[in-house]
Amino acid sequence: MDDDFYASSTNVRPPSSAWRSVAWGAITSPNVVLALLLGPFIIAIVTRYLSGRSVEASSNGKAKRPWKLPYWVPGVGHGFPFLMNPVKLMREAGDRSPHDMFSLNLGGTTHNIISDPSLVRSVMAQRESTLLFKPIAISVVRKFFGIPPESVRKFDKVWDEMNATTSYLMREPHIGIMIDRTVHYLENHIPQMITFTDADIDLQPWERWANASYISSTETEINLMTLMRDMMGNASVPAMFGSAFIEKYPDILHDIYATDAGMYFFLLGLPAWTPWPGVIKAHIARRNVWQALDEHQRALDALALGKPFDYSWGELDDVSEFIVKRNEVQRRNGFEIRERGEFSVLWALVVNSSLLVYWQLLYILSVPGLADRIRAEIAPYVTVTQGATIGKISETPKLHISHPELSRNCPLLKSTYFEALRMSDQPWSVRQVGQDVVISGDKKADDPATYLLKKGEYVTIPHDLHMKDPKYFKYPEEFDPERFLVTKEDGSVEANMGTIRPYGGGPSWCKGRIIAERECLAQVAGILAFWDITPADKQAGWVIPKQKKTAAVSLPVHETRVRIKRRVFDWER
Ligand code: HEM
Repeated sequence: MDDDFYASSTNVRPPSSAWRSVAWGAITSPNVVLALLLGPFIIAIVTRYLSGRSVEASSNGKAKRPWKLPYWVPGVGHGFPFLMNPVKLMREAGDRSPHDMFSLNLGGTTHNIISDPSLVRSVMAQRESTLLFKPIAISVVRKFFGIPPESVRKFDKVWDEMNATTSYLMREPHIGIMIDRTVHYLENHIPQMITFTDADIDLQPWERWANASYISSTETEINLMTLMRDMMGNASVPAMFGSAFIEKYPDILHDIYATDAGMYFFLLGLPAWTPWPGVIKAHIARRNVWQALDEHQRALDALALGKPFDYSWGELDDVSEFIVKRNEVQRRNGFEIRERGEFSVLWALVVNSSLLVYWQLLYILSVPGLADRIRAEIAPYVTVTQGATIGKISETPKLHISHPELSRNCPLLKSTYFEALRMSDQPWSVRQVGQDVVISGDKKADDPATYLLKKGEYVTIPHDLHMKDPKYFKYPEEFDPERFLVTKEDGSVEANMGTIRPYGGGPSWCKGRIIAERECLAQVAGILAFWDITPADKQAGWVIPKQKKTAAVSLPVHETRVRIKRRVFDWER
């Protein structure tokens, strides 16, 4: 047989079994095996070398480029360690970098991570057109809340007008009306928080969700986190969306929590059928919230247009001006029902304050004697009075809370609020760089920080890195109730937030921060005034759970089981 070594490959095709043996021969050739084995190492080493090369100077020669944390895998960059434990990665990189500033490569995009307070101030002072928030917010609204992709253009068009409605959350008379309503619900619900009954049917909905167990006619065992969350949601949601909304959709709070728990699934675009625990639950919960909000919007549209709507909505006269105004803007701009962005508002209202009250209360209870010190401080502003008595039957005692005074005259309570935020809040502000910009830190420092950020990159400010930094906060992992107390020149004491940024910053700074502070102080003060709470497991005592990261205030990794009794009031002694 002729040697066909020089024959053209187009003319000569070995039979398939021959192809297989040729391919197998090629794969098992020592050179290919070596290349397959060494290739990834060589790529990783070259990537590590290139990604760790020294910084380049900017055009003006002064501003440096942020230090790049080297990585090994091209394309993915720091993606895996970031997903596994972002805080660990960022803390370690921060320790190695000058001015607590460095850049990460996350799936091919550059994220400049900043935690130095003076650099953060410089970032927050930039104009919205330089460091953009809008593309990020619209992407979150689309992916997380599930606004139809084709509605993005409408959102883009009315962005400023919709944003302007958030002034209702900051300005009188609207904010005052909303806070008064929230506190009014708290005054009504707190005395009825526990029913002390063993008949499941008679329990309050929040007791059922919180797995209440009857101990005696004066004592109940219950899950503190779920109880606190629901107490807050049952006050704040009707204050903003009207009482009929939560009455018609009594599970709405838990649908919001379940949607929130699936935030990363939605941001990653995982469909409902993804075989991963929690994905389908999050999708069902999100659909339930949408259905409720769609019905609410339909009723508000009908109300505004003088058309009839389902009687079960009542008069809708206790819906806040904020929600009514947003409904008007969206109707005027031709938003279909399914396109309205109210999920974002409902979510922002519910998820953070409702967890914060749990952490604040837990931390207070865990410090011996602190609850009683706070009770003494709030006594003039939170009062419990005897209900009417007819024969042997007495009404539940009445709770009154003066919320402005809690904020103004109760520095210890307020300091514990700031400290609970410092300990449990992990908010990140993310911006896209719209045009090249130089940011500068403390100009008086020996080595002033001046950095160039380039168009198309991202800026991420993990505010928790600063809030837990031992350079700024002594023993940062310890709850210190007095950490934020400062003595003023006239000798009086006030609680001052200092450099922490629990509500983010810049143009997208949390618009609900005044409401949040007032409602959290009111709930914690009201509960301390009315109830005695002890750990269910007396031997273990108070256990502070580890935290699970969310968008801002963390979730505890486990519940806190407690025993609750009503306090003994003056007229009963
Ligand atoms: C302890 C409670 C709260 C915390 C820790 C908190 C935290 C935050 C954070 C970190 C942001 C993002 C800021 C940024 O991008 O830099 C934010 C935005 C926002 N929050 Fe809050 N929040 C709380 C309570 C509330 C409440 C009760 C409301 C009431 C509706 C609310 C409404 C908003 C709104 C509307 C925004 C978006 C602001 C904008 O994009 O212009 N928040 N919040």
